[in-house]
Amino acid sequence: MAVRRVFLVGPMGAGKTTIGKFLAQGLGLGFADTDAEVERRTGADIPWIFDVEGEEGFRDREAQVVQEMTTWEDTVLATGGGVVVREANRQFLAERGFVVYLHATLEEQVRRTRKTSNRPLLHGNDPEGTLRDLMAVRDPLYREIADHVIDTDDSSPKTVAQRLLKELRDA
Ligand SMILES: Nc1ncnc2c1ncn2[C@@H]1O[C@H](COP(=O)(O)OP(=O)(O)OP(=O)(O)O)[C@@H](O)[C@H]1O
Ligand SMILES: O=C(O)C1=C[C@@H](O)[C@@H](O)[C@H](O)C1
Ligand SMILES: [Mg+2]
Repeated sequence: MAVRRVFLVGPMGAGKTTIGKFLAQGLGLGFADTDAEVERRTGADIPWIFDVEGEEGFRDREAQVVQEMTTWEDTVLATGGGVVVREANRQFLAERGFVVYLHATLEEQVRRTRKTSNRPLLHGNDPEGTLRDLMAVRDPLYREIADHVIDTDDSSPKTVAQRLLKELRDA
C-alpha cells in the first residue's frame, strides 16, 4: 500500500469522522480527527470554543493541530468541514498526503447534520441556507486540494470506506 497518510476533507455531514474510522481499519492505519484533537487540547467542546473565542479562535486552534497532525505517519486524518478556509491548511494537506474529498449533496448534509447539535455554525434558524452558502465557497477549495473525489450519497459509511479502500490500493 503506497499511501501512508490519508486526509479526508468535505462538508459537515460528509462522513469524514464516520467513514475515516472504517477506512483506517481497512488500511491498517491509525485514525485521528482534527476536531477531536482541538477539543482534547482545549479541554472544551467546539460549541464552547466558538462561544468564548469566536470562530477565529477556533480556526487558530485548528490551524495549529493541522500543522502538526499532517506530519503524523500511518494515519487516516479526518478534518473539520472548514479546514480549507485557511490557505496554510490547504497547503499542508495538499503537500503532505493523499487528500480525499468526501462529497455529499446539500440534501444529505442537511439530513445527516440534523441529528446532532454540536456544530455551532448550524445553530441559526436556517441551517440549510448556511450549508448551501458554505458549499458555494468551499466546494472549489475541497476540489483544489483533492487527489480523489468520492460521492457518499447513496452508500452507507462502511460501503463508502470499502469503495475507497479499493481505489486507494490502486493509487
Ligand atoms: N454515507 C453515509 N450514509 C448515511 N449516513 C452517514 C453517512 N456518512 C455519515 N453519515 C452520518 O452522518 C452523521 C455525520 O457524519 P460525520 O460526523 O462522520 O460527518 P463529518 O464529515 O465528520 O462532519 P463534521 O465536519 O461536522 O465533523 C453521522 O450520524 C453519520 O453516521
Ligand atoms: O464546517 C465547519 O466550519 C465546521 C465543521 C466541523 O467539523 C467543526 O470543525 C466546526 O463545527 C466547524
Ligand atoms: Mg467530523
